Amino acid sequence: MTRSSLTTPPPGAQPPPAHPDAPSAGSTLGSHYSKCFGCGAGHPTGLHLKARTPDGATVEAEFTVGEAHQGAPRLAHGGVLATAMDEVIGMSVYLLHKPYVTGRLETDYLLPVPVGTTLHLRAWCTGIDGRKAYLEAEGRIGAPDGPVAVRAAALFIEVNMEHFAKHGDLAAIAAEHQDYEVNP
Ligand SMILES: CCCCCCCC/C=C\CCCCCCCC(=O)SCCNC(=O)CCNC(=O)[C@H](O)C(C)(C)COP(=O)(O)OP(=O)(O)OC[C@H]1O[C@@H](n2cnc3c(N)ncnc32)[C@H](O)[C@@H]1OP(=O)(O)O
Repeated sequence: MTRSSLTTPPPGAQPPPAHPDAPSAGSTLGSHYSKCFGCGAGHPTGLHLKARTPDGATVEAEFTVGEAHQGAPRLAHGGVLATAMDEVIGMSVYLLHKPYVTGRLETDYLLPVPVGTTLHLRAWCTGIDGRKAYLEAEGRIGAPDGPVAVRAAALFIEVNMEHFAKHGDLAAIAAEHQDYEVNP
């Protein structure tokens, strides 16, 4: 991955220890919002990612490129592929049990991705430094050990739930997730 200093953990930053309430190895992770373009089952043309964690620390998901995801004819749009990276990374910070948002997302495009391709996505955390989480992801063509088509490095920033209440619609998230504490 050609990542910048902004997405490289500073010296001493370590990946987090497993959170005691993180989903156990082998668990599936639910969608955070049914209308989410990345993971919402209710989105008509979204990516419909369904993530799982094989080990409680990393996240895996598959994305099959459809008609709605084209840039050049019969090829995936680069912005859609960046969305897949953003989403699978967003799902991996879910394991930290704190709300985070994307601050910076860097993407390397290594291979064209034709419509009908299933990309095997994986994301993991490389370090935490205060509110900053450093993460990486990759998308491989056709199989978990297939050729790498996309790589990403990201800086996610921890926020509080007021972020979603002030700028968005926290009630809509809470309505779907009774397990979130809206006013802890
Ligand atoms: C039990 C589980 C509980 C979980 C509950 C979860 C519920 C939530 C449900 C669902 C959400 C999930 C959704 C997933 C979807 C995928 C993820 C997305 O696409 S998110 C959307 C796109 N991103 C944004 O809309 C952010 C917009 N930006 C902002 O709101 C602010 O800029 C924010 C919060 C990122 C930072 O603002 P500040 O005022 O809080 O903090 P400052 O001081 O500016 O930054 C903190 C540190 O980070 C660095 N920083 C911030 N942005 C940076 C950047 N772009 N590049 C480099 N450094 C950056 C700063 O330099 C600063 O560093 P120094 O502490 O001084 O060392």
